[in-house]
Amino acid sequence: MTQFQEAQPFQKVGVIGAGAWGTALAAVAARAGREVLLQCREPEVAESINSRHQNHLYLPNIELAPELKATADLADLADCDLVLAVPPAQHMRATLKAFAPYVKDGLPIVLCAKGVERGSDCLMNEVLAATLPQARAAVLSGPSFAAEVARGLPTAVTLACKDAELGARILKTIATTTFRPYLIDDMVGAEAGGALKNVLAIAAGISEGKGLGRSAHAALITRGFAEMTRLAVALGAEAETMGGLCGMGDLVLSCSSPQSRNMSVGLALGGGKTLAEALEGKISVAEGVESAPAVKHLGEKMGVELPICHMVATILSGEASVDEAIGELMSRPLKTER
Ligand SMILES: NC(=O)C1=CN([C@@H]2O[C@H](COP(=O)(O)OP(=O)(O)OC[C@H]3O[C@@H](n4cnc5c(N)ncnc54)[C@H](OP(=O)(O)O)[C@@H]3O)[C@@H](O)[C@H]2O)C=CC1
Ligand SMILES: O=C(CO)COP(=O)(O)O
Repeated sequence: MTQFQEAQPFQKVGVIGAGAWGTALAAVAARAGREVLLQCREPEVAESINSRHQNHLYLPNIELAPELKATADLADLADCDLVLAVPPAQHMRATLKAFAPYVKDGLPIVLCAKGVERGSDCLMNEVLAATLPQARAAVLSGPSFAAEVARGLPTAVTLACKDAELGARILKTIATTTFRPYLIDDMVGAEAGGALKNVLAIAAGISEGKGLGRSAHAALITRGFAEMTRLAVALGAEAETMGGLCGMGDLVLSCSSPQSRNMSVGLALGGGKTLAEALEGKISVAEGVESAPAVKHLGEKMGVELPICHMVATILSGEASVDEAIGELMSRPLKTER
């Protein structure tokens, strides 16, 4: 308890990536009273935030605090004492490399993307360790729709950090009366939960889109949770982490609302659309689409059975139709539940 009471918040917070989530987190930090600089790749987004206090592209119709400042130049974040990295997972490596010239020794970087890197099968903390070994890592994950968070609706998330003192300072920096982070030290668990729930949300959307019913929905969440836990534990996480906000919490949220971009891709696939049709015209990222093949590959490499994630990956790659993949999933050999 005293650990949190005595922790000093960081004052100058940089946020890299002005999609919906980066913008919402910048709004949270500003609401917590911090000086916040949000880096946008597109100058027009920075302009929109600075002059109209809106991110018209990714969070339209949500008023941002005038104190929240944006820049198109990564170099402007050089003197921040805490940085939140919020690009999509597949762009995390390039983004961190581009930021490298401005990173001082020991800079705390909070990884906020939810995904597994394709090609390397790396979680984001592995990407950070490879690109910015001089930084100190933390992971933010959990059930949190950007638009709700930006509007100030009550939200609770997981902040994972190996260094308890640093974790407490990050908590103090971003906590408000509507945004409540809980500290754990299991970064791998927090990351595995966030990455897998996106793939599983696509499965839940497929089930919903095909009208498979509430029983199938509950089975998907429960068996999906078993997959998430199996892979996370194999990667070195604690099983208990998966029962928290970054595991079960985010799985329930993302599998239960078409507000989830991942679930909405699944809904379209289940409704008979192709992947190209499901993604047509969307500027927002659905991380599960990119992470599914990496998760499948990771499971194969680690010898961990992930039948639902496998089903999603084969549907997305076109190796199986939705009906074929569901048929295959349901006709696997019978087994014990645990
Ligand atoms: N939205 C949400 O509710 C939540 C999202 N997250 C996670 O946050 C991460 C970011 O998602 P979100 O903010 O929603 O993204 P959005 O879908 O809102 O926006 C897409 C983002 O990707 C950026 N982008 C596109 N191409 C590149 C590139 N080559 N290099 C770097 N950035 C690029 C875009 O920048 P530009 O416009 O400049 O191209 C934009 O910032 C994801 O991992 C997501 O899972 C986590 C919790 C909640
Ligand atoms: O991560 C999220 C909620 O916690 C956002 O989910 P989607 O990316 O599926 O919209």
